[in-house]
Amino acid sequence: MGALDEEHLDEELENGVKLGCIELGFEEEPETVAIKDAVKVLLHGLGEDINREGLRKTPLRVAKALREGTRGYRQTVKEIVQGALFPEAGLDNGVGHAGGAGGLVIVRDLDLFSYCESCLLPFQVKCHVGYVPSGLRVVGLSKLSRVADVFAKRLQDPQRLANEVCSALHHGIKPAGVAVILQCLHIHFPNLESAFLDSNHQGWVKVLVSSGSGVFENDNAEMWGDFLSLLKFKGINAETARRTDSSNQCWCPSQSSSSEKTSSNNGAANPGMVTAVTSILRSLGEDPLRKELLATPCRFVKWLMNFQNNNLEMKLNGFVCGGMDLLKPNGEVTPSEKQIHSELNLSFWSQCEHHLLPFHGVVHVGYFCTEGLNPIGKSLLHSIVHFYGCKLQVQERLTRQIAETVSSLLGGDVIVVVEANHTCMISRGIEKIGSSTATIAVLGRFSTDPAARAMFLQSIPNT
Ligand SMILES: Nc1nc2c(ncn2[C@@H]2O[C@H](COP(=O)(O)OP(=O)(O)OP(=O)(O)O)[C@@H](O)[C@H]2O)c(=O)[nH]1
Ligand SMILES: [Zn+2]
Repeated sequence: MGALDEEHLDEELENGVKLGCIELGFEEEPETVAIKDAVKVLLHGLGEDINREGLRKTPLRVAKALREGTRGYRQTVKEIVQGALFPEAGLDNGVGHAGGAGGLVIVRDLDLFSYCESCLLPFQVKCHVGYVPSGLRVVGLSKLSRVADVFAKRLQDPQRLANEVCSALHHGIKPAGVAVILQCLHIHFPNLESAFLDSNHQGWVKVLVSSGSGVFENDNAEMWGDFLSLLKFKGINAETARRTDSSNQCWCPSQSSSSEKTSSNNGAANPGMVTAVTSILRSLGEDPLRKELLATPCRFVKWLMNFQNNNLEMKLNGFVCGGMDLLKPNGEVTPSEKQIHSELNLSFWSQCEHHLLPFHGVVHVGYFCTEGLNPIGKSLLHSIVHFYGCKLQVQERLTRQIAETVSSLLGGDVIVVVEANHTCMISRGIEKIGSSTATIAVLGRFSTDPAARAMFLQSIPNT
């Protein structure tokens, strides 16, 4: 951690990054310092102690994540494409298109991440790029991905991203045409202010966009048919890819009328925090006055405040007191009469305290209770899960806190499994797309009875 390591520097140089000042360590660069200061303001605004162990390195981690995630502002396409164009013959004779003279080339399934300019959360991109060579030359395949990444590593909107990749490749390669299709996936938080989460909430917003130049300029161009057919071989149906030319159609859930209306903290966001986010945008190389970014700091702060460190215990105490009444047994029972009761797939949403990025997933809870006894209600369990999710967290602590709270209600024998996807593991750093994390807490009888544990774990459905 800390200063960029050698391998990282090499990688950035290879990508054509113009490192402003190589002599300065990453930590000392003014942009890093400014972002770290801004993150401290945000943590204070959340009511956190910035010196607590879990948060001490957070400002630097966030600065590193954001600067790496927007390194595209410091990269140029020319350096990537130039030198990677090589001669390739077309047909020797006869009629047709092939090789460096008209033979369509496509690269499918490039996994990229970008930052949503509207809310500053990362979004996932599956990118498919094609081009029709001309002038008897082709480009190195990896460069299609590298160029796409230059524009993904900026604050973006899907359609602009597609257009910028398309236009940059067109100018860099000078082919007969370029086609770009992006399948984008944006995390969609439910209304976190409500005590009860909507179990039918869709956790993602998807959008499919396209952009074309030259022989792909026209949406109905024949060449699109070939491109889409080559995607179909891989099971990708992109027929409905559309160009959203009107910039007022925003896909980001933070801008959907319902999220902006239902937010009870619709009042003014903390001005100091908003200024801090504005300074982050500037440090990343963006113009905070760009019209698409004007409301972004405010939106980000309002979203972040869902995880503020206050009132949670108080609210929870109210619930726990209410919940206890449900549990009063109707008669005396012996432990042997108790059976395992489970509540599976309780959804949760939380925020990683290391990188200030979301992690979300499901919680499974098991406990012993007596048949006939009114078990703890599913909605109470879900509220407990929800309350502990709405904090800056790590998954292990979330798991333990849920287990301890349920145990305090039910007298000890509790098992909790949390399954989660961490944005910090997939959108940045190690970029392990598709990876997920499971944690477990076992209390009381579940810690000494492997059969009980196994019975509960086997009851968790495959996802
Ligand atoms: N145990 C645990 N680790 C987490 C959780 N969320 C994030 N992390 C990890 O926190 C660690 C922070 O490590 P650092 O080396 O200080 O930060 P970093 O350089 O951003 O780490 P990388 O993610 O490896 O790039 C990383 O390994 C993250 O994967 C969590 O819920 N539980
Ligand atoms: Zn967004």
